[in-house]
Amino acid sequence: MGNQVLVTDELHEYMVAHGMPLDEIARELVEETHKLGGVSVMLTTADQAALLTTLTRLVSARRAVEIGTFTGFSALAISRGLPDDGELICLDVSDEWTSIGRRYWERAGVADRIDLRIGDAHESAAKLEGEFDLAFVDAEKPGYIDYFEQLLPRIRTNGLLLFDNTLAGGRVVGQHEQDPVDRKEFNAHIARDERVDVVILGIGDGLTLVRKR
Ligand SMILES: C[S@@+](CC[C@H](N)C(=O)[O-])C[C@H]1O[C@@H](n2cnc3c(N)ncnc32)[C@H](O)[C@@H]1O
Repeated sequence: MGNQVLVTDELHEYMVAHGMPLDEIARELVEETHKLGGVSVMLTTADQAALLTTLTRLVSARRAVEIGTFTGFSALAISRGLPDDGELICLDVSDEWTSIGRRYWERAGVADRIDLRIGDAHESAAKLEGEFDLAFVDAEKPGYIDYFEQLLPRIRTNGLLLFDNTLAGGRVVGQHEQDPVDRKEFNAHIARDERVDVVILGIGDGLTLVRKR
């Protein structure tokens, strides 16, 4: 087996610069989010954002759903991969954080593709109607199994579900003070599920790609 490259901050910057670098709007959104302080660690990474846009285009997604929007960075990336008449439904509990995102979605010309629904995402997901091509889940980690079970029937065959932070900083293996039980249970839950194909990418904090068979 080949070796996995260790992605340092410097290498991450190189990868983004030689892939899809952030434009001015995305960069300013990240900068404004950093001003919020410690919570800014919740931001999706720049290489993940580029991957989200590319995957949205690759599956020719027209309808997408995001669970966990925060200040709208990943939603900006997904919505940019959608066609003009595409739709991204964003579920989050925070009016305060998502209102930051709304301003940048307006500036990027994607606001009319985004339908933001404030409330507990477990309840909002249960009310989703119609079929989706792509889902991105990045909310509270103990909720991942319920989100997976709620979203899978709503995704079309060959559609894609994406789950962030599935490697929990690498703590899913070995002995650690803070055992990420939720991630271990989620990863085990989907690993041998015959309804899906699963690939875990070592990008950001771990991104799981799930293709519906
Ligand atoms: C890691 S952040 C999302 C980051 C975002 N994807 C980005 O790219 O910046 C997690 C978000 O999930 C939201 N959240 C947590 N629990 C939730 C729940 N039960 N229902 C809806 N949203 C929830 C939080 O308000 C927060 O905005």
